[in-house]
Amino acid sequence: MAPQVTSLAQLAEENSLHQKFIRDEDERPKVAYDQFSDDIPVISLAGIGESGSQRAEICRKIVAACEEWGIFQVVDHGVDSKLIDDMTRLAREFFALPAEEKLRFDMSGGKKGGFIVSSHLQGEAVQDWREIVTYFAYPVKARDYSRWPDKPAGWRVVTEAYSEQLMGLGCKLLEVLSEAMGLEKDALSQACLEMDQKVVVNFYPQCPQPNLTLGLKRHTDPGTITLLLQDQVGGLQATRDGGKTWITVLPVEGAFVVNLGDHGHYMSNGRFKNADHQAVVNSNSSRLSIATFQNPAPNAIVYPLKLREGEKAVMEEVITYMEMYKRKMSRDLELARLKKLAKEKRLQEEELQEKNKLKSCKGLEELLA
Ligand SMILES: O=C(O)CCC(=O)C(=O)O
Ligand SMILES: [Fe+2]
Repeated sequence: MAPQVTSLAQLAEENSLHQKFIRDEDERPKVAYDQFSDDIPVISLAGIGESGSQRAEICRKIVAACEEWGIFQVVDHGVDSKLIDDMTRLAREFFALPAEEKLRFDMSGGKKGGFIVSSHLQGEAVQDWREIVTYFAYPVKARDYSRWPDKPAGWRVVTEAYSEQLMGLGCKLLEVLSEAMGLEKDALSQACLEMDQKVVVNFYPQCPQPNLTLGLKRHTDPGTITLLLQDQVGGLQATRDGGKTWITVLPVEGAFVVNLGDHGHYMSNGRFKNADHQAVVNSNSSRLSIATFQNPAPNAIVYPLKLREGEKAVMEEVITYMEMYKRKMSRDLELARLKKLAKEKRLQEEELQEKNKLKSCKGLEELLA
């Protein structure tokens, strides 16, 4: 296998895109990073803590968005704006460190947490145009501080505070979704057992040929919900028709984009969509996004919490979250393998056709000579 790229800084300076990042035509961006759509609702959470008509109205909007897209944005969410600024500033400072400094926390080889280019998943044929730094914040007892960067100064204090506030927001949103399913407020968080939280900070450098690649390829998040903070550049895209058409989510200052993941989708028996999304890049500026994944514990049961009148379960059997995740990963890898094979076959056929064409031209020349 070709060696892992360890930094994008140099490749970003080149005039053309390194081969490793070039995607097949069907995967390339169809809509520009800054061609914004306002299809994804922006919902104010002011008043969500009180019972009454205001809370009911917020819940109604959230449910409608989950049924339609599996994505919505929230403002007035209660997360401290100074903390958001600090987190964003430190994250940018981290990626601006020299490669050798970031690589002190190199995650390749399956380490849990740290820095890597593209993705921690092995076996991908094409690489994503991004660098990431990731840490596992919950459960607290499982934290491994040896995998948390010690630079820039303040990283640990700020990331801990950020994680705590986002855990609070995540749980508040799970209460709304539980109620919408006709269950007790704490139904979803109880089904998650001890909630896991993983934070992935994505840095997408400027890209020489952004139309040939993706910052992050099309996927659904595996967990319950994801809270995504993005800067004002734009690049998050969503599709509702299996990737035929895309919209670019409008960046809203201080807002979190909330994505429902596979676990949330299954628990609602498919009523809430698992957001199908990707990130595109551009040649004008770099982009930063911070994804906070709220996931169930590995041994949590994945099965619809309630079936509505006349509904059949979308799952054939009861499985654990760990099993669900493993199946998803092996499906994704198998798809990547088949894609690679199909590409190789196509190239061989094209080569053969080219040779045959040359042969018949020669034959014709001889005939005419
Ligand atoms: O950067 C983005 O907008 C998307 C990030 C994302 O989908 C992820 O980290 O799972
Ligand atoms: Fe995602």
